[in-house]
Amino acid sequence: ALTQQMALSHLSIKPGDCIKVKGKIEPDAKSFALNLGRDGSDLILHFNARFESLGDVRTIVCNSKVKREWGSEVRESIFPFEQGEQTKLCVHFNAEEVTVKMDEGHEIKFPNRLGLETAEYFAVEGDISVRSVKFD
Ligand SMILES: C=CCO[C@@H]1O[C@H](CO)[C@@H](O[C@@H]2O[C@H](CO)[C@H](O)[C@H](OCc3cn(-c4n[nH]c(N)n4)nn3)[C@H]2O)[C@H](O)[C@H]1NC(C)=O
Repeated sequence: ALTQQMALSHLSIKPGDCIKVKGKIEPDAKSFALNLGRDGSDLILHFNARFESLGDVRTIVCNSKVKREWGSEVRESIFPFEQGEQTKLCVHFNAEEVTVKMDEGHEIKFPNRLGLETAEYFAVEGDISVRSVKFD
C-alpha cells in the first residue's frame, strides 16, 4: 500500500472547483496517487502515477472504487512526471467526468462512474511531498 501523505475529509468540492496540488516527487519515487471521492471507500478517481510499481513502468493507472471494490483500470498514454522534480496537478470534475491537468498542458479525463455531484474527500499518497493544496 502507498503511504498516505495527506487526507482531507468533510470537504464540499463542487463541479468546476479546481483542486490544485503542488509537490515534489521523491528522487527514488516508485509511485504516487491522488484520490477524490466521498471517502476512502468510494472514489470517483484514483489517479496512480507508477514510475515502477506492480509491473507498470512510467504509467498512469486510473480507477474508481465503490464500497471498497476497485473498478476497471484505465492506463493512460502520457506520463508527464520525473522523479525528483516539482509537479503541479489540477483536478476538477462534473457529473460526467473527472479531469486532471498536469504540467505543459497535459490532460487526462476519466468517467465519473459514481456520478457524484460533490466530493467530500481528497487524499494524496505515495512518493510525493505535498507543498500546497488549493481549492478555488
Ligand atoms: C496482473 C495482476 C492483477 O492485476 C493487478 O492487480 C493489482 C491489485 O488489484 C492492481 O494494483 C492495484 O491497482 C489499484 C488501482 O486499480 C490501486 O492502484 C492499488 O494500489 C492502491 C492501494 C493499495 N491498497 C492496499 N494495499 N493493501 C491494502 N490493505 N490496501 N489500497 N489502495 C493497486 O494495488 C494492478 O494495477 C493490476 N495490474 C494490471 C496490469 O491489471
